[in-house]
Amino acid sequence: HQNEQDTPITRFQRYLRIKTAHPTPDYTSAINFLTQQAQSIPNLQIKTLSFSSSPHHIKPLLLLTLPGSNPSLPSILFNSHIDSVPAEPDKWIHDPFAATLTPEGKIYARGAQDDKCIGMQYLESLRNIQKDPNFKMPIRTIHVSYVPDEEIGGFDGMMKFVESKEFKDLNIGFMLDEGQTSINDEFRVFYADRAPWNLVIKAKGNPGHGSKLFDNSAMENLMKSVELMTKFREYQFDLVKDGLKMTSEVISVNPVYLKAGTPSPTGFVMNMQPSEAEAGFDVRLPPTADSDMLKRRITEEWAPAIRNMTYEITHKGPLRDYTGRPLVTPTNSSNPWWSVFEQAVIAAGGKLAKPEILASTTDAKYLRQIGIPTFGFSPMKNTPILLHDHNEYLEVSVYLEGIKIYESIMKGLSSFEGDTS
Ligand SMILES: CSCC[C@H](NC=O)C(=O)O
Ligand SMILES: [Zn+2]
Ligand SMILES: [Zn+2]
Repeated sequence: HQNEQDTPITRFQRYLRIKTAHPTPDYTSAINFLTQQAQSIPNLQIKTLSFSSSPHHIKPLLLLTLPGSNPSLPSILFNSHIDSVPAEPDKWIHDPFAATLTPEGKIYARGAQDDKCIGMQYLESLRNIQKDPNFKMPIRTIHVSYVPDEEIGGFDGMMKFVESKEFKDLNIGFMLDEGQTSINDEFRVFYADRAPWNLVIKAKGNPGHGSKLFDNSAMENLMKSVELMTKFREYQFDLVKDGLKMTSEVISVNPVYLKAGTPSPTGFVMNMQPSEAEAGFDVRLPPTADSDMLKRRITEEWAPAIRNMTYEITHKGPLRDYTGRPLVTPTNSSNPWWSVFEQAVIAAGGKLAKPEILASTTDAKYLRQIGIPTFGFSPMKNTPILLHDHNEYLEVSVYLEGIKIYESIMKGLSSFEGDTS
């Protein structure tokens, strides 16, 4: 393939074509590709780590390092995840794994926005800044990480990485992780995530003939809860609709499954009222939410024992750091990295929107938990928000501008010599 073009765009397309979507992400091919790319860039140290809890699943993590001239200063980490959520090819206008470039200059692919764009932009930026005739070795060391499993919680990825000796030895002072697109001219930046709770509520009740009217059936008990939770959801949603709060500033409660009934070969037995019923909810809490109050609401209203109900929170994302403070990275003068970051974006001709909380969650939480300031940032503006959606795409011009933004950020952060303690 001598005469096949090798450009930032074709390199991005090649990364997008590697099938790293769950449930069977091909991490090996992705790591091989990224390693090969890193080898073509001067001065990069390359290391592969692994923190998988299962010997049957290879979950490598790639770490690249551009050493700084003053290794005693805390270093900077640029993180992205290798994995993507699944895609339903029949529902896309282009194959989600073909990375088709359209005549309008859009690249369609699963991962185009979330977040293979930033993974490749980091590499292009590391390549470009060193080509600059005025290039000086950075003062602070720059690390770039490619982690597995973010989309499924990061338990075998970033969560274990931050607990490792390898991580502690990096002496990281500041991290940039993924953010989201903006639909206007300003780049969005995220200083916190909402914490996810997976809530399962279960009802028991009297069974009986389908024709009978009686009190305290499992379905009646469960549906009473669904009604109350729907009311709470509406109340929170109204705060958003009325413009009083952003989506990410309220508690969201969304039903994700319902399970009840007596199965039969043709579906369900229609004339039996079941003795058990259950429902699952995706609940998200802003970092300053009163989690005790939500717990009380669950025990008293949503799953009260007097209505024969029980509940389980099967997953609870962290709300506090190791000192008990909410998981937020300051965006004021108490955090010197904030203005260095902001100035670097401005120097590249970019504008930042007012910092926000991310409605979902990323691996950023694991660094915030151990006290490392972290922002979520993906330099994509004037772009519809298509992460996890059909027809995810990114415009070439937006992608290329993002590389310039990272060049400025890498230069700005790595040459910052101020006190960050
Ligand atoms: C419970 S960890 C799941 C992480 C996932 N992150 C991106 O979408 C999310 O649902 O926010
Ligand atoms: Zn992501
Ligand atoms: Zn995602």
